[in-house]
Amino acid sequence: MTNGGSSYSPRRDAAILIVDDAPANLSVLRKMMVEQGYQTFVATSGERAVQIARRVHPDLILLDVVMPGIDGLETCRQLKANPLTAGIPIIFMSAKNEAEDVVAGFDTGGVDYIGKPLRMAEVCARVRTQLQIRMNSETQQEQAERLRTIVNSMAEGLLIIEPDGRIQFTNPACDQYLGYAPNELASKTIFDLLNPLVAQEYLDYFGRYAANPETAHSHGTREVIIRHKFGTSVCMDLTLTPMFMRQPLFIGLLHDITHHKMSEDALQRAAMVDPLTKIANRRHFDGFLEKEWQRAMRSGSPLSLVVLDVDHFKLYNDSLGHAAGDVCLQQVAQAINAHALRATDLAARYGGEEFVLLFAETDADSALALAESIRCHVEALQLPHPRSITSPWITLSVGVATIYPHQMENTEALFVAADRAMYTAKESGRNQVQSSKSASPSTASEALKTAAL
Ligand SMILES: Nc1nc2c(ncn2[C@@H]2O[C@H](COP(=O)(O)OP(=O)(O)OP(=O)(O)O)[C@@H](O)[C@H]2O)c(=O)[nH]1
Repeated sequence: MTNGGSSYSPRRDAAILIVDDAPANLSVLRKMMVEQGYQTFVATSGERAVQIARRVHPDLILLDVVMPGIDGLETCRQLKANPLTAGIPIIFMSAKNEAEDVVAGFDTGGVDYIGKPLRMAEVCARVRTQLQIRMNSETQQEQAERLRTIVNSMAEGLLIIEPDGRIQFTNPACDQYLGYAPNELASKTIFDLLNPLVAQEYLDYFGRYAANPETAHSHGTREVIIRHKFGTSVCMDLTLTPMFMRQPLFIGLLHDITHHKMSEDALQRAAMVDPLTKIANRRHFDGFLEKEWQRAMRSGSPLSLVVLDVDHFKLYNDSLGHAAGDVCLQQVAQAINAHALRATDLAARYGGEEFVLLFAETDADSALALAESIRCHVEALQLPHPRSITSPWITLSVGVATIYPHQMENTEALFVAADRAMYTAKESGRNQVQSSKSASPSTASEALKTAAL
């Protein structure tokens, strides 16, 4: 007998347990099953069937209903009560063909019920079908188990989101990243995790996809700040992909980039800071000046630049050594930096022993006063300078320039003016402030007087 042209070919090792108290039935059925390519086991009683099933775990049981001792229904109950045998499909065979007999068979846990006298082709077809169903369900279970293992052990956080923003599922990595207990996130929405604007953007995308699933495309990956359960922020890459099940759903994959971000930020910060003095470096200052320049051009407010140069610093190095020179530069830098108080002020080391300070929204008079207070501050540090002919202490020569930026100029003009003023301060005896506006005042107090006129 063939399998009737079905695409299903039996697994080589598919094992059938045939249970019937009539030896003649058993031998016909066994012969038929062997011809079909199945391995067979036989039992002539329910008790024996339960024992064999526990030992050999058959893929299917053909079970007679009416038998002495425990009948087929009771045998079935005992098999279903044991986890080892509960999953084995059972096909009843019986001459008791009334509707209530058949229903009792299904209610007890049977998957099929064949009336006697048996038509062998029908038995073969039903066995084949049940084996196919069992194999499909095993495959599905295996696939589901494999997926579950992957989802539970993956390092990426995984969320399943509904089109209204509700979170349907999260994996352990996601719970852990965001500080939640298992299943706790399932009652929340993306608004509990994301900035409202970003969450709304996602919701709009969900809405567009739900209205028109066939045009949907992956939302791609973007960097988002996610709120941790305890209020802190976590920086993550979020990849969102639509998936159409019974309803549209969205798979979110979270990749923690906090550490990567921290080192990126640290690198960015390092690139902006002078390594010796720890204040802004020239590159940062130039960028800052450019931005403030543009802002001043729009607002029409003045921009003041102060250039400060340590006096006789070569002699300082020559007398006390380069290492002492470094320490001196650090102390001078800290003193200068202490005067950059507003968000629109910035002090920087511009090179060697030269420093600069930008005061945005600051007019010439105020800038001159600020420059003078810095000069005084550094002088008051009383850092001994044994070979200076200007003072026993470290001093600064300071140039100040103020400009109202407009389209025709660039930052260069401001620098040239402040530098010139600083050289005037050097030439006029050092340890003083000169303004580009002041004609030739030789001391800071004179310059201040000029500025006040
Ligand atoms: N210790 C130390 N010295 C530096 C550093 N950068 C520049 N210098 C020194 O600063 C000195 C600057 O000297 P000059 O430009 O001749 O000017 P000066 O001696 O300060 O004299 P005036 O500016 O005319 O008052 C040079 O000897 C440089 O070697 C640094 O990072 N550390």
